[in-house]
Amino acid sequence: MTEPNVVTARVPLESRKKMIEFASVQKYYGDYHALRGITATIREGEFFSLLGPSGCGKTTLLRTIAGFEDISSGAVLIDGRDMSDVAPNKRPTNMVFQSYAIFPHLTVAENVGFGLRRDPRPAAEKARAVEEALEMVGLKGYGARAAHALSGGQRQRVALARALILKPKVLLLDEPLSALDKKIREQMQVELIKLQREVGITFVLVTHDQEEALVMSDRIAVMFEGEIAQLADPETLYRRPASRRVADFIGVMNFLPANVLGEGGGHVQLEVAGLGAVDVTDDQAQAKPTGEAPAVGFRPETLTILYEGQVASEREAPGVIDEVVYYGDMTYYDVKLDGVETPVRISMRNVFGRPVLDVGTRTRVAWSPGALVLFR
Ligand SMILES: Nc1ncnc2c1ncn2[C@@H]1O[C@H](COP(=O)(O)OP(=O)(O)OP(=O)(O)O)[C@@H](O)[C@H]1O
Repeated sequence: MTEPNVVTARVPLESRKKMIEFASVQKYYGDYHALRGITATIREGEFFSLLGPSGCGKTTLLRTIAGFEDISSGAVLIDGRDMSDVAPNKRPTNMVFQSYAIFPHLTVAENVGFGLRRDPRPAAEKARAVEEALEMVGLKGYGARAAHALSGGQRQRVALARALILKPKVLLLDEPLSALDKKIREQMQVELIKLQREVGITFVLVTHDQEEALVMSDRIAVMFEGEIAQLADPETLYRRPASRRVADFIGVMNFLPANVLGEGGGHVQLEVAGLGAVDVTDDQAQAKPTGEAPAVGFRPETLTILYEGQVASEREAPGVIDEVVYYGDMTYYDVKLDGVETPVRISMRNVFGRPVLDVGTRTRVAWSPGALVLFR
C-alpha cells in the first residue's frame, strides 16, 4: 500500500496549491444558459463535491474539467495551466462514471490494466501495478476473476482501480455510488474517503445526495440553475446556510416567521412566532438580505422535548405534539408551538428507552438562541 500522502496529511486547504480553477466559466447549449459564471478554486488533494438538484449544471461543470464539454467563455485551469487547447486525453484527469463502464468479457486484472496497454514498462511491473491498485480498492486476489461475475459494488471498485492506476492528478467522479444499495453505498463512501486520503489525488464528486456530500467532502459547492449558491465546508453549510434554498436542500430545516425589531452593536433583535423575543448575532444572520419576509431557521436536533419536571437550560416554548415518527434509534416529533400553525420538527435520540409521547400531548420544547439562523 502507498504511504499516506504528505499533501493531504493535515496541510490546511488554503496553503495548498490550486489544482483546479474555474474563472468566470459560462456554458450555453444553444440558448440555454447551463453555467452562469462559475468562479471557484479546488485545492490539491481536496475532496470536493458538486451538489445540487437535477439539471443545476453539476455534471456539465465536471465535464468541463475533463474536457468533454467546451465552455462558451471563461477558463478552466488545471495545475496552473489553461486547458482551453488541451484535448481530454491529454489532461491529467480521469473519470469514474455512475454505470460501471468495465469490460465484462475481460478479467478483473485485464480491466484494471487496460489503460496501461501502451505503457512501455515490462509486463511483470505492470502486473504489480495492477495488484497494487486492486489492493487499494479492497479487491486483493480478485485479479483472475471474470468481471461479469462481480457485484455492483465490486464493479465500481474495478472502475476506480482502473482510473487510479493511471495516477491522474484529478479524479472526477460522476455519481459513482448512486446505483448501489444504501448499505453498500455507505460502506463505499467511507472506503472512498480513506482511499482518497491515502493516494492524495484531488477528487471532484458530482452528487445530488446531500448526505453523501456531507459525509465525504472537504468542501461542497451547492449549485442551483447554473450558479454556485454556496461554497463551504460541510459544517458551515449545515450550520450557517447562506440562503433559505441552501438550508432547505441540506437536511431538514424548520422555519418560523420573524419580525426584525432592531439592529446594531453586532446583534439583531427579533420577535419570532412561537418563540418570542430573541437576540441573534450578526454572524447568525444571512449575509446578503434578499428582501424576503424574515424567518428564523433551526435544525430538528437543536430542539428538545422537555419531560415533566425537566428544566430548560436556556429557553422553552409550549406546544402540542402533532405527529410522531419512530425510527428506532430516534424519534421525530412534529410540534405545533402555541400560536403557530405549521409544526416544527424535533428529533430526539432514543437513548434511555424513554416512552414515545402520544399525539395531542401538551409539551414544552427547549431551544437555544445560538442555534437560530436569520434569513431575510
Ligand atoms: N448536450 C446538451 N444539450 C442541451 N442541453 C443540455 C446538454 N447537456 C445538458 N443540458 C442541459 O443543461 C442543464 C444542466 O445539465 P447537467 O447534466 O449539467 O445537470 P445536472 O445538475 O448534472 O443534473 P442531473 O443530476 O440530472 O444529471 C440541464 O437543463 C440539461 O438539460
